[in-house]
Amino acid sequence: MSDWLTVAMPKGRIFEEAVELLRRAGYNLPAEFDDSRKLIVDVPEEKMRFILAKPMDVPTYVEHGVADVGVAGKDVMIEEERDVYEVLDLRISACYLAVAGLPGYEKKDINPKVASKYPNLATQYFKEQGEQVEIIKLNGSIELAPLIGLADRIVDIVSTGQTLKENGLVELETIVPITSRLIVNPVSYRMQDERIDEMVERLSRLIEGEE
Ligand SMILES: Nc1ncnc2c1ncn2[C@@H]1O[C@H](COP(=O)(O)OP(=O)(O)OP(=O)(O)O)[C@@H](O)[C@H]1O
Ligand SMILES: O=P(O)(O)OC[C@H]1O[C@H](OP(=O)(O)OP(=O)(O)O)[C@H](O)[C@@H]1O
Repeated sequence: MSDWLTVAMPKGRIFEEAVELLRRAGYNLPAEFDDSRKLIVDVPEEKMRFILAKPMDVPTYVEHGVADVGVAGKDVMIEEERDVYEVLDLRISACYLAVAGLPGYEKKDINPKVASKYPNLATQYFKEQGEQVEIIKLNGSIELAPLIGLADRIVDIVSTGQTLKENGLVELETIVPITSRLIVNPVSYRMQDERIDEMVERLSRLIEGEE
């Protein structure tokens, strides 16, 4: 399979948009893709193997070279530094990272706590702001933390703003816009440069055509 390309795809929110983008770029992906529970899907006519991973794990597969390329949110890329090339902004799954809290929140000097799924990113952000905070790592339902007194602020993804609104929280600061990226294993980029360049070209032509 040395001339096959292995692509790590994030299951969940990004998946559908990424599959649609690849199809529009001319990749013939079978219907099996859309509702199967398979974690490995081979597409012989494209000489491509797709592995379906948790979004946070995609860079791990690519860094270790078991996938040549992958699709990962910029949030995931910022949170954990990886030895992979980030070659293209796919401009899908757009959202942003923000600091949120209860309305009327005022900065505390004593022991401020921030809950987040992104402890490294949050630590870095508050360091840059010159504020010392304790970061509490959570794995989901981040908006619970200020409601129940675990933390006074959160760092989390905002898309429609619905989750903040329905939980009576407000955005306090915007941190960074997020979209999904195409990432590449450095060794694969040398060994399979033609195939990967072709993929980047097809995708960028499509994306730029939509500007
Ligand atoms: N509203 C949103 N909430 C969270 N992630 C979003 C949103 N919109 C786009 N994204 C992108 O989707 C990725 C997360 O996808 P998803 O929510 O399916 O996975 P996950 O939350 O990591 O998985 P799980 O919920 O199974 O732990 C993020 O890395 C981000 O780049
Ligand atoms: O602005 P919105 O459109 O409401 O989207 C943002 C919400 O979506 C994500 O949570 P997710 O649904 O992934 O659940 P989680 O709490 O398990 O991470 C994110 O962590 C926010 O809670």
